[in-house]
Amino acid sequence: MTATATAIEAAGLGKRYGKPPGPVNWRRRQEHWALRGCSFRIPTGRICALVGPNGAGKSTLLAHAAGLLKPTEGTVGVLGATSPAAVRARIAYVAQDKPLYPRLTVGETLRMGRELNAERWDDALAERVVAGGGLDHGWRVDALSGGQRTRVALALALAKRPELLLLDEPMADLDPLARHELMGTLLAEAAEQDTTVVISSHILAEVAETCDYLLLVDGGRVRLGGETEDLLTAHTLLTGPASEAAALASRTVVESRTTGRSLTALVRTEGDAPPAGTRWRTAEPSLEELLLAYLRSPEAPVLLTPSASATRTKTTGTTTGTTTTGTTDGTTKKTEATA
Ligand SMILES: Nc1ncnc2c1ncn2[C@@H]1O[C@H](COP(=O)(O)OP(=O)(O)OP(=O)(O)O)[C@@H](O)[C@H]1O
Repeated sequence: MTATATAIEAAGLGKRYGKPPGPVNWRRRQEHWALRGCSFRIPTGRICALVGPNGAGKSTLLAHAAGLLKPTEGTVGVLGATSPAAVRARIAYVAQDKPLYPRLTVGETLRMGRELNAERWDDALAERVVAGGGLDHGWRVDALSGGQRTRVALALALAKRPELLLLDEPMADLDPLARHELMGTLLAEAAEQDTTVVISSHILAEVAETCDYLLLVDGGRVRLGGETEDLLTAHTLLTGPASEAAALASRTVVESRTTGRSLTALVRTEGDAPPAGTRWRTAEPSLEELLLAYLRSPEAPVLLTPSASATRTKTTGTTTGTTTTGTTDGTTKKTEATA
């Protein structure tokens, strides 16, 4: 069996900005790590969601994969190249603020895209995306609404026919119909061209509907990564009597919540049966339940499935990391992530 090729691989990726956002305290040395110790892999051909709280480091990570930022430490390789800049022609990146030349018209913007990407450009696709929003070629970019600018930016990115498409919250300012239409176009093109898409989003329902791969970034590091199916089956939702919380003591608990007399816990599926007694129910969590549980529990142990583990830091069959997490009984428990 041939191994799946790698779209993005980061090893110990770290980015330190010179100063933090907000007022600068000149008396203290100020530095701010947006990413630290990020190691992960995204195989080709996936629609990968990049999720995480505000300020988690998602945009910083995407800008590194696009070759627009240089790591402070560690490496990021893209499409087999050790530097994203070397494969820029095969990557398209739509930044969060959708930068376009304001003085150009829509038509001039598309012409520029065609001229810069002559070998790969799909004119019909660009025209279709722009026409879908009723945009006229003669309209100036600085007169477009936020959603209309997004449409032009997506037209440029899709028509470039990239092997890797990096999208930073692309749908945030689109109306529901435009969002539905453009997401459909995006997924159809990705399937036809076998494009790898990495898309940051805060809309968990959209992530669940469209993505087959997931990276959860929080506090500048990747806390969860892998095929969504694998991540879901790696977790179990247990519901039982709060009075029997001690039954979970041996489990790796991501999060537990008590409502009245009932306790619901998201635990790692570790091959063991439900807690003794018939009063415990088990279910597979939804992707939304899984993500919310991790977002609410910053101390939950890291989980990268084998396909998401960086090969450069991996030593086959050995332990790659140890994390400590809280359990329902208030004790701590060590779990080991094996590569
Ligand atoms: N140019 C910069 N200078 C200093 N700090 C920055 C800069 N850009 C980002 N940061 C900081 O780096 C951290 C990560 O920012 P980033 O934009 O990558 O987060 P994000 O996950 O994309 O957030 P959001 O979901 O709000 O878009 C934040 O704390 C942010 O304030």
